[in-house]
Amino acid sequence: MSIPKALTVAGSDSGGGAGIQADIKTFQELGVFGMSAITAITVQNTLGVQGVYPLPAAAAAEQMDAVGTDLGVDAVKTGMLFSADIIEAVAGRIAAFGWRNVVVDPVMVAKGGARLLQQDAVDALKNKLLPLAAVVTPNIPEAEVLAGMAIRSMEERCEAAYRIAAYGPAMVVIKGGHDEASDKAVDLTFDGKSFSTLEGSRIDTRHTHGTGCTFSAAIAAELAKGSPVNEAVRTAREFIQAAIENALGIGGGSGPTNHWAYRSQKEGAAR
Ligand SMILES: Nc1ncnc2c1ncn2[C@@H]1O[C@H](COP(=O)(O)OP(=O)(O)O)[C@@H](O)[C@H]1O
Ligand SMILES: Cc1ncc(COP(=O)(O)OP(=O)(O)O)c(N)n1
Repeated sequence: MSIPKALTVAGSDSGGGAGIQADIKTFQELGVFGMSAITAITVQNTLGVQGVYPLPAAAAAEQMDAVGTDLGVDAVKTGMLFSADIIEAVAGRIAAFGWRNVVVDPVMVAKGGARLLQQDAVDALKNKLLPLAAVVTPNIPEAEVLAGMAIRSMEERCEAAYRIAAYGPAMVVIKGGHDEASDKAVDLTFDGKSFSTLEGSRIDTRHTHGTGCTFSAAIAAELAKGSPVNEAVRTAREFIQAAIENALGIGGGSGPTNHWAYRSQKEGAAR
């Protein structure tokens, strides 16, 4: 039996709700062996980010080499990359290994406002990493930066997706978590030809820490198992909906989602 394996290239969240920790939990819940290349250590909990310690770009590249040359990688996701140097090193390793199932979560700013990507790294993200992506998953503020425009409507979201697709990713998913005026959480997908939406009811909760990390990790896990991109995104949407609906309510601030809720629901339905 072949074991599906996924690699996350991202930052560590000491609070366990986002970053590397959320990604590995998500991989495990979806039956995928998780591996990591850590780009930065963040000092973080549900109250916010209290410190950011980036690692040298070579550390990220060497971790990718270590797992790529030995264990093998069926899918890779990137999260917090912090600097242009790290982005260039990571893009270089993805290209050298020829990895195709690449999910780019263009993490820029944490919900509390802390910068997780330096401002001068956006060009490297657009020009070095997006051309290698099978899927890119910006939230609305990130899509505004990548597309260079404001997004106030679904029409503008479509225009932004079209502009982001021009950098080369096979699919653009602009997530709708930040569109708080809507009673639904609607994610827009664009595959270069057609637009589509994935909807879930909007859960009224402050416990949404790490939703973007978890969603993109679930896409990578499904790609690692061999799912087509459309199906991988659909499963990831169900995974994050269950995780938010059953959030754990821990910590004094914006708490983590529940990474085992999707599996519990599936097991319950099978009984
Ligand atoms: N309150 C919510 N209720 C239901 N789904 C949500 C909610 N907030 C976010 N989501 C979903 O979680 C995923 C991550 O979205 P978003 O919060 O926009 O990303 P990010 O964490 O990168 O800011 C998307 O699929 C989005 O639709
Ligand atoms: C280490 C690390 N990486 C990414 C994030 C951002 O996670 P996200 O899923 O966008 O959720 P919020 O932090 O915005 O709630 C992070 N916080 N830390």
